[in-house]
Amino acid sequence: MIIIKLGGSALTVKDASTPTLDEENLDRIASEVSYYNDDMIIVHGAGSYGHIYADEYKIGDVITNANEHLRRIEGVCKTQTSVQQLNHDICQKLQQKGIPAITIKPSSFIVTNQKRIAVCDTTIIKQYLENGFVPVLYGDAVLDMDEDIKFAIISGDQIITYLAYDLKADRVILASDVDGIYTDNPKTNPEAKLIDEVTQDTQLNTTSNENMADVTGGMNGKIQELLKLAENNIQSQIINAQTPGNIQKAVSGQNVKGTIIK
Ligand SMILES: Nc1ncnc2c1ncn2[C@@H]1O[C@H](COP(=O)(O)OP(=O)(O)OP(=O)(O)O)[C@@H](O)[C@H]1O
Ligand SMILES: C=C(C)CCOP(=O)(O)O
Repeated sequence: MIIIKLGGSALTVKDASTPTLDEENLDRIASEVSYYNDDMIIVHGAGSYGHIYADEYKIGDVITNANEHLRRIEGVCKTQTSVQQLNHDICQKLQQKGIPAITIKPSSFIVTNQKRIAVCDTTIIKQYLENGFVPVLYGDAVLDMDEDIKFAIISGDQIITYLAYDLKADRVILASDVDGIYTDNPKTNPEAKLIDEVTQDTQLNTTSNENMADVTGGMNGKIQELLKLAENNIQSQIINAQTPGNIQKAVSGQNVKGTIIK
């Protein structure tokens, strides 16, 4: 079974000021994913559908008064509805390409404690896989057990790491909008060099992209999640979804330019 993360930076216009789908990319990426015909779980990021609201409503910050609590509730509603809309469009496109994609809404079965997954029964995911479906999950706004924050944002990266370990995935592929992990942000440092393999000991610099909201730590958040996975002997790879054919090659087991995290 493989788990593939479709990054919000590839599926949406992440630096847009309102939720904006990249329809051309979605169509191509869905076609490429359809080349894989075995057990698969898809997790997608939120891009401009989730980070804008999560940032605006400061979901995950400590709640200090009743007004802030009400505002967080409003923010969770808007964030969930927005990422749900993105998920609907993605599942509809995947189904058009012949993939039996079904939504499993993270906020309906995952609860965090201090922003880390604490409750997550994967039984229903296993049952859908056994019945030939492709479960599609996504970064979402969830309930948090910590009474001071009550709500949190869970990234697609944390979800794939949890599922890969719990369901013993054979391969984990993350498709973003860069070729892999670089020595520095390649969008701001043209001298940055692509790194073939990243381990706990790899020295690198990650920076956020100032022109967009990102509440889950961007590339650094991703790397930290994947290094936790590597501690459990499950390696993963980051590839560029923007390069036509990369996802098709990766799901087909062919070599693709990128970074292995091990
Ligand atoms: N050292 C680095 N190597 C590679 N990319 C980096 C680095 N530092 C920062 N970045 C930035 O990280 C971005 C990718 O991280 P991001 O979290 O946006 O990916 P994503 O998974 O597609 O998004 P989402 O989390 O919304 O699903 C790239 O666009 C790049 O500009
Ligand atoms: C911002 C929200 C709602 C989810 C973030 O998940 P990610 O895009 O995978 O980092």
